[in-house]
Amino acid sequence: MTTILVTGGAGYIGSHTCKLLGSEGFQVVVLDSLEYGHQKSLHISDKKPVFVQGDIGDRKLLEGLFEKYAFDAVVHFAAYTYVSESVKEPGKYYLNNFSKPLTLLDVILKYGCKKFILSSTCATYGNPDYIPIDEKHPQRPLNPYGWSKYFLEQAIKDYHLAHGLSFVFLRYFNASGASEDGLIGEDHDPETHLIPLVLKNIKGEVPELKVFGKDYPTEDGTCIRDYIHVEDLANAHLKALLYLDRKGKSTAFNLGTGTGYSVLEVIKASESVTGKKAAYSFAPRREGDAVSLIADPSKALEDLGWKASWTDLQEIIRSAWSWENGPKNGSYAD
Ligand SMILES: NC(=O)c1ccc[n+]([C@@H]2O[C@H](COP(=O)([O-])OP(=O)(O)OC[C@H]3O[C@@H](n4cnc5c(N)ncnc54)[C@H](O)[C@@H]3O)[C@@H](O)[C@H]2O)c1
Ligand SMILES: O=c1ccn([C@@H]2O[C@H](COP(=O)(O)OP(=O)(O)O[C@H]3O[C@H](CO)[C@@H](O)[C@H](O)[C@H]3O)[C@@H](O)[C@H]2O)c(=O)[nH]1
Repeated sequence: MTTILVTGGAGYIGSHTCKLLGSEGFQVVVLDSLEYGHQKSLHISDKKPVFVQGDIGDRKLLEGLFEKYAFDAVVHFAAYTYVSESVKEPGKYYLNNFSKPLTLLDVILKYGCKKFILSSTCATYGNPDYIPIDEKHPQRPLNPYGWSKYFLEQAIKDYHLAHGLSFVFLRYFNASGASEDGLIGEDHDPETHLIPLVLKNIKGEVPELKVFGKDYPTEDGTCIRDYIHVEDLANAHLKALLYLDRKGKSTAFNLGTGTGYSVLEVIKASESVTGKKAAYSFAPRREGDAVSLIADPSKALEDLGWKASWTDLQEIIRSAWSWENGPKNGSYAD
């Protein structure tokens, strides 16, 4: 049986990926600090992962794990993810998203593991020169979060050249939605992402919804993003593992639907799914935001055989809405 180390596996995208990998017969070991993730999100897998609470920068803990398990690959989700926070506290992001993973990489190499899948991001591109964005587009991040991922990509490329580490960078666009069975979904504290905030506003849990910026050079003046369903992202990790198994070339893939929606379009779609109005007002632009990020996902189709199956924004929002209104897997203690 193939054993995989999944860092940050108790988080939003990580838990959906663990659920899929478990059902595909992988033995999954999750390492998560639980600073943001939830252990209960792992209880729903057909085959429960082994869970270890700890930090990716803890060399002793990592060495203990690599002594115990013969990991075939590492899937690295663990990171801080808030663009605006990274502008205010860059050091926090460089430490957690760049410096600590270097310890992880050292240990991986020490124990002879040669496959690494990185959660990277479209935030490494910055404001695009052209749209949709392909993998050849120059990377010019606009915020420390994007730079922290860009630097880690560069370090991994160097480890590839020096030590033969094989890698796949999965550059996600905006993760969204919840598992189709309603068992897991987006559960961040604090929540800063657009779709869950709009839905919580509609439910009355978030009284003040701000639309950041109304003077962007887009049709309605608000930013455009490519919302990719979290189950599609999970599936891309499975495909990336299989790709590395068949000795695929180390490279990056953009993961999105290829269609962008403005902030106001997301609000309208949410109103239409829920049948209720959102109460929002305009606020100044949020620091570090790119105007428009839309993926060209064709390379992922060609090389991984991956493409988004959730292509309708309303269906994506509907899955998030079901999760928002479901039991939130509350029968398990964290
Ligand atoms: N959500 C998105 O739209 C999006 C888009 C592009 C890329 N990404 C990347 O995908 C990954 C997962 O994002 P997410 O939305 O699931 O975030 P998340 O916060 O839900 O998950 C991250 C997990 O990592 C854990 N973690 C953080 N630092 C850690 C550390 N030092 N040691 C151990 N565990 C640690 C957290 O507790 C959390 O469970 C991140 O690397 C993020 O940068 C996310
Ligand atoms: O209350 C809000 C929240 C967001 N937005 C806007 O909605 C868009 C999407 O914002 P958000 O949901 O916060 O996602 P991003 O800032 O695009 O960042 C997410 O998506 C990136 C890829 O684009 C990932 O790398 C990051 O980890 C992840 O946080 C942006 O234009 C925001 O300005 C608002 O107007 N009001």
